[in-house]
Amino acid sequence: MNAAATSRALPGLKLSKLTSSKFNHNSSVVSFHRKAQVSLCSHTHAIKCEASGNSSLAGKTFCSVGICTQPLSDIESDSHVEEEKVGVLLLNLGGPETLLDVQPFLYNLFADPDIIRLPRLFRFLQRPLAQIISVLRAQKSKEAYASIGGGSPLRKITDEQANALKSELEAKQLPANVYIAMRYWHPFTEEAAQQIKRDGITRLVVLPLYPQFSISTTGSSIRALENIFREDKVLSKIPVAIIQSWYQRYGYIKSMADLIEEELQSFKKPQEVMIFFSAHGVPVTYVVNAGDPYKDQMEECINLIMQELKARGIENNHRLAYQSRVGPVQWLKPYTDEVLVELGQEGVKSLLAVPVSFVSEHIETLEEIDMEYKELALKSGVENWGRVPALGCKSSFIADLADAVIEALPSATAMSATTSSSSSEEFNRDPVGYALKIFAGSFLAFILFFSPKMLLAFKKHVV
Ligand SMILES: C=CC1=C(C)c2cc3[nH]c(cc4nc(cc5[nH]c(cc1n2)c(C)c5CCC(=O)O)C(CCC(=O)O)=C4C)c(C)c3C=C
Ligand SMILES: [Fe+2]
Repeated sequence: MNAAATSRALPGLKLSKLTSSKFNHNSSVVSFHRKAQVSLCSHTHAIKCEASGNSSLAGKTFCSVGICTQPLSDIESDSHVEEEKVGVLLLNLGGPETLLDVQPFLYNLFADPDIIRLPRLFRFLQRPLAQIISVLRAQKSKEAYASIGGGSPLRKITDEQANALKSELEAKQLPANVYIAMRYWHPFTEEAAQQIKRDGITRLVVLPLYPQFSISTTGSSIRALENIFREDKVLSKIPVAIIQSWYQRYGYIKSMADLIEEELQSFKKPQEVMIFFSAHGVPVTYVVNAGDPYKDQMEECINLIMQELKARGIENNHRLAYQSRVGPVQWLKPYTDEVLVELGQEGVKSLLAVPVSFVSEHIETLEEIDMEYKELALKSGVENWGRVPALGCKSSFIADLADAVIEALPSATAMSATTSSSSSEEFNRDPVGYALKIFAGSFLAFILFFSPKMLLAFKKHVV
């Protein structure tokens, strides 16, 4: 994976483990504030973790989970043994639970500066713009949510994954509370943070439910979390480890390969099926200008899955394309809809769609892939269509997530205040310059955003 790009995307956070381009059992983990050095004790299950100069870690003992931060001989004579309360925070996108939630959910999404990345000059327009775009898009989105039962299944599935992970961690001798922080709908990040505080969690592992890192998903959730933790006296002291991406973990790759292998068997001639990976897209500027490692990680992830299938004697052809583009900008190519038409025209008769950027069923698997893309593929000449289910609570997958949490735990360190320049600080420094910027920004924005082409682009799925 592109470790350099990952650290660029998240300035202020240090990588404590880098990942190689081959299979490995590691995830990409960052810890807040200071890098922790982790080494295995000779004692079974015991991990010695030394944080360079970090008093919040030194001398802590985690007997309940078999994790120690100092030699066992020292622990016995330590009179200040604190009981550790481990928390795991799952990060996810969230989705509207009813059709009435759709427009406010879309508002939250488009109001996120990691989703619509406006130049600094235009930032003050983020919320009014989010209001307009969410109202324009709501009708189209409501129709899609109505077609899958009137709401997103994300909360229910994420709850099930959280329960399964808790049980798996317990089975692996790590009792932990598992929390959910959704970025754009309930339970919001703030709600989860307050619960973590009330429960007196003393060490936290943050696990995004996105295998690959993108500024627009994991990056956005981490930024929101950092803002909340930094401002809070209690939360800012909790040692936290963040798993940034885990697409390269063997447990995940193997679970995906299992699902594909199983689904291929539903075709009459499995060896003739095109394996068609469809990933959620991001605008090209994220990758090219902002250093988002998402595209590199996605390509590497697909290569690892195909290597695993090859090792099992499955040598089918495969393609990767990107779906779900929104708005008037270039998104990562090739586009799923265009590739499906091309494949049909090239004479591909059997196709297995594999959603690869997300681990639950959601609107884009249940509506976009299962309905829109299936219809398009069949119209374009594909005769046999199949789709791999999302990983959900597949036991090998949950077991691997539990291992990722256990491996990340020792590298947790406390968050520190980072410097960020807000618009009120900018106003205080130079009020006249700030007012001029706002005026010029409003004028340009008016011309740019209210053109008919722009408005239409947000109404439709496809530009
Ligand atoms: C890895 C996954 C995702 C990336 C990357 C991503 C980027 C991204 N998304 C939008 C806009 C929308 N996304 C919407 C729904 C949605 N997005 C993801 C995942 C990723 N998004 C999921 C899992 C879901 C579904 C949630 C659910 O309710 O099931 C929507 C709303 C639906 C719609 O109207 O199409 C929008 C809008 C952008 C702009 C973006 C990158 C900049
Ligand atoms: Fe999305």
